[in-house]
Amino acid sequence: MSSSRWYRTSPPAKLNLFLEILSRREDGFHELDTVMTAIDWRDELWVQHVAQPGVRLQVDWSPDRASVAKAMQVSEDDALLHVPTDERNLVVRALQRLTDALNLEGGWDVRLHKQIPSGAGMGGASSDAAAALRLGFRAAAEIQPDKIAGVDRRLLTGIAAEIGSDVPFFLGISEDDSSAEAARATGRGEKLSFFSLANPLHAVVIFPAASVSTPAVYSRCTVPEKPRSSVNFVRALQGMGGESRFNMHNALQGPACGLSSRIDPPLKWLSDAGLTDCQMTGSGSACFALASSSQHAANVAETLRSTFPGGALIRSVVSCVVPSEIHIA
Ligand SMILES: C[C@](O)(CO)[C@H](O)COP(=O)(O)OP(=O)(O)OC[C@H]1O[C@@H](n2ccc(N)nc2=O)[C@H](O)[C@@H]1O
Ligand SMILES: Nc1ncnc2c1ncn2[C@@H]1O[C@H](COP(=O)(O)OP(=O)(O)OP(=O)(O)O)[C@@H](O)[C@H]1O
Repeated sequence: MSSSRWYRTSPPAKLNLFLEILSRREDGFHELDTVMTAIDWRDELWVQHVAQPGVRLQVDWSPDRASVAKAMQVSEDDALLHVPTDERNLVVRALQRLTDALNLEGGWDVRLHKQIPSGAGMGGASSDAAAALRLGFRAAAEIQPDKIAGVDRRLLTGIAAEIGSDVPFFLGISEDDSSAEAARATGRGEKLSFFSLANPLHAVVIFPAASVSTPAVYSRCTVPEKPRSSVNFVRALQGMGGESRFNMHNALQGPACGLSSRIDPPLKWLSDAGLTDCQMTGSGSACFALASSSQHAANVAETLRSTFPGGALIRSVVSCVVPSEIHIA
């Protein structure tokens, strides 16, 4: 069996513009109402199908480990920079699940260039896993088309949901097969209604060089008496009126702040920089605030990079579509 060509894509991160806890489930997960948008803070993933069984993953940091460590003011061997290359990596898990589900022969060579910080609430591992499923599906179709013929891409949705609650969002498989920047997610996060934003969302994101455990944050959250609904907020994002201002919300922010003292400072610095709508994303620790334009976001990010005390990764970002484009390398 020959090797396929290299397939490449740039998995985006995500911001949770809204997240409400609806209930605690028997299985330990929580029913959510959350609204996510993909943003152009990206990893880069390369996948090649080869004859040798197994998944061989190499990981590095972009532009290089030393500069990322320096920006975060940590040593190069700090846990914040550790990315597993075995089955603990969701990319490896995704390709193993895909191989089994499609009864594929052979295995995979994989290169992962990281930029999305881990433990940030930005969905880095989940986005990489969704990208691995999409790239693996394309590479397998090249040299084992009989195994792929007639397979509905929604098979990938099922595998994605098994890997993690955020993974289906990054597959970007919408009912009408269109690309969109955002989705309302319910259930664990796997029931998705994609929608297009009326206008691009510009934001400044601060990762305060501290990771927060998603399970630990959820274990501290409580179910509100009267959960908020994202319905009007989604209508506002679609430009259909509903709310004059973005009514952002993240129910996990309080529990996360109870676990880590590193979340309040970026929220304060974003607010002191004159930005409104400052909020933590996902289960943290990264925080973001909406800006009025790309230039406004770039200016604030530049100022904060030179003034924010302590290590952090600070970027201006803009919303982008899911799924990310696939290139044959
Ligand atoms: C916080 C968010 O990122 C918001 O988009 C997601 O809800 C979490 O997505 P994720 O990191 O892919 O989460 P998973 O890997 O599926 O679950 C990690 C842990 O988070 C908790 N968890 C996750 C999702 C959910 N709806 N309820 C939960 O209670 C559970 O303890 C679970 O064991
Ligand atoms: N592809 C990957 N990239 C980075 N970390 C990974 C990856 N696969 C597994 N991990 C492990 O998962 C942990 C969490 O990574 P990350 O925070 O990116 O996951 P996520 O659940 O998708 O995002 P988040 O929970 O932050 O929204 C990392 O600390 C690392 O140990």
